[in-house]
Amino acid sequence: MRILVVGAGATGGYFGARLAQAGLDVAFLVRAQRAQQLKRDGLQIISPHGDLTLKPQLLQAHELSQPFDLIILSVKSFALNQAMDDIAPAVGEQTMIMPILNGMQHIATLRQRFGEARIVGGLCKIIATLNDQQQIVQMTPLHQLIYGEFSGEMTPRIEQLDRLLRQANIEAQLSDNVQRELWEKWLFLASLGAVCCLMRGDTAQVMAAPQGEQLIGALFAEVLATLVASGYEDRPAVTARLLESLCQADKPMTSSMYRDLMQGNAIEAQQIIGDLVERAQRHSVPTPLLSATWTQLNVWQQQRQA
Ligand SMILES: NC(=O)C1=CN([C@@H]2O[C@H](COP(=O)(O)OP(=O)(O)OC[C@H]3O[C@@H](n4cnc5c(N)ncnc54)[C@H](OP(=O)(O)O)[C@@H]3O)[C@@H](O)[C@H]2O)C=CC1
Ligand SMILES: CC(C)(CO)C(=O)C(=O)O
Repeated sequence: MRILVVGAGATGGYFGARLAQAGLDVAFLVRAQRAQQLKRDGLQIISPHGDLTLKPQLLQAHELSQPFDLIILSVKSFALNQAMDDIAPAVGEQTMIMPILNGMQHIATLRQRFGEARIVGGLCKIIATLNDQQQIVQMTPLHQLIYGEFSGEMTPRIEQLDRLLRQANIEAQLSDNVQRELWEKWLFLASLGAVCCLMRGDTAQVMAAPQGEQLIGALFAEVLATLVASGYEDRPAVTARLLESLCQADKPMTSSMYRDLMQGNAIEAQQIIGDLVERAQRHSVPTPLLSATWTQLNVWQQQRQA
C-alpha cells in the first residue's frame, strides 16, 4: 500500500515516521522550506518510545501525478484548502483519505471535494510539537491512532489498513464507531483548549487557582451540552472519566492550540471553538464561557495580525 502523509509536522511527521520505521511505503508531501530542511537534517523524532532519524521519501505538490492508496492528512485546519488542491493529482478511484485533524468541519469539506466514499474516519491522540530545530518532540508516551469507516462496517479496505498500521510502533486502533470517537476527542480537546487559552495556563495551574476546578467543570459542561445537541449520545461513564483527567492537580496538561497561541503561531480557533459556538447558537444552548473564549481568541488573532 502506497501511503502519502500530507504535512511532516508534529502529528504527520511522528506517525509517518513510525510507519516508515516499520518498513511501510511512506512518502511525505511537504512544502519547499520543510523539504530543504528535511533533506539536510533528516526527519528527527525525539520520543519516550525511542528517538529516530529518517531519510524520508519527500514529494512536493508539483511532483504528484500518480494516485496513492492511502492519504493521511495532517495539516492544520486553516491549511486544508491548499492541501486539498495539492493532493488532487494523488487521489484516484480507490484512494482512501484519512484526516487526523482535530474538530469536525474538515470531514464535510473533504467529502464535498473528494466524495464521501473516499473519506475514512481518523483521529490521533498525542502530545507533540516541533522545536526550534524543527525536530518533532513527543512530550508524553501517548501515541494513539484511531480509525474506521463512518458506517462502522468492517470493510476489506479498513481491515487491510488496520493490518498495516498495526505493524508500526504506535497504538493503532480500529473502531466500529469512529464518529463517536471524534465527538469524544472534540469534547476533551475543546474543553482543554478553552481552559488553557482563556486562563493562559496549564490545567494544573488552573486547578491550583480559586474556582479553577469549577471553571473546568463549567466549560466541559458547555461543550458536552453543545455536542449532545449536535447528535452526540452522552456516555456518562466516559464523560466522567474525561472530566476527571482534565482535573488532575498533579498532571499539568496543555492542548496543541494553546501551545501554538503561546508561540505566536496561527491557531485553529474556528475549527475547535468557533464551530462549537455556532452549533450552540443554532441549538439555543447557553455557552457563556465558550463564547467568551471565542471572543478572546478573536481578539488575540487581531493582535497577532497587527
Ligand atoms: N500537535 C499535537 O499534539 C496534536 C495535534 N492534533 C491536530 O493535528 C492536526 C495537525 O497538527 P500538527 O501536526 O500539530 O500541526 P503542525 O503545524 O505541527 O504540522 C502541520 C504541517 O503541515 C504542513 N503543511 C501545511 N500545508 C501543507 C501543504 N499544502 N503541503 C504540505 N505540507 C503542508 C506544515 O508545513 P510547513 O512547514 O510547510 O508550514 C506543517 O509542517 C491539527 O488539526 C491539530 O489540531 C491532534 C492531536 C495532537
Ligand atoms: C487532546 C490532545 C491534547 C491530545 O491528543 C490534542 O488533540 C491536542 O493537543 O490538540
